[in-house]
Amino acid sequence: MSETPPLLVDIDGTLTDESRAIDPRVFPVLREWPETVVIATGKAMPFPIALCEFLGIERTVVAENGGVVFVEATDELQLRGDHEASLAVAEAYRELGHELGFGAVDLANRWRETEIVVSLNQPLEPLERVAEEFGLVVLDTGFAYHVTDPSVDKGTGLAAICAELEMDPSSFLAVGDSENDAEAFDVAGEAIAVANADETAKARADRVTEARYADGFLEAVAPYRP
Ligand SMILES: O=C(O)COP(=O)(O)O
Ligand SMILES: [Mg+2]
Repeated sequence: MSETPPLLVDIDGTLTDESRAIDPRVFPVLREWPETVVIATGKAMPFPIALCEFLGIERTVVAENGGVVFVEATDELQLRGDHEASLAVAEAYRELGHELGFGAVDLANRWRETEIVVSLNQPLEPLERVAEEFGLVVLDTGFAYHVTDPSVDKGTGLAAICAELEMDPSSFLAVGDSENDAEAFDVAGEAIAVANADETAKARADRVTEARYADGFLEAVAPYRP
């Protein structure tokens, strides 16, 4: 067994199956990991916080692609990104006759503080055009289009957490599936893309697993488990 590194792990497409359902086989792995676990996701903060809470692990979280960082150990919450600009993009996109695509209640955006997301079944080209007008970019995570601030990402989120915890980002193992994991892959010491990852994530990873989704995560962490 290799020495266990601190772990940064993505949620959708990495801890889940393709339906976004978390695979319960990952729960004991995360609970028993002997080093720091950072849950780093494009989802809004309540989702990774709840995952840590229900798992009974420390809430050390990057949410909204780095727009939100929470470190329970130091009771530190950091918000970055340009929420006003992303809300203006949403308004301009609606004025073009499009919808965000998550219905009236919109649980995908309801708790966001730094970016917005649009459903993959909505047109991408007008969204990218409007986002550019406001100095933002659109990330396709395979689960949603994220209209986000290009100066903020999971890599800056990991760096912020490491500054709080006096850790070195290059000590981390990072596991993910999408272009929104790429910057975390760049700063982590070892980056592993699961087999279902997009081409950007695969190109920025040190290696790609044989297995897909949560099976790929379990394969990635197997060398570090007793
Ligand atoms: O919510 C998304 O679109 C992607 O989330 P993830 O970063 O956990 O894969
Ligand atoms: Mg993902």
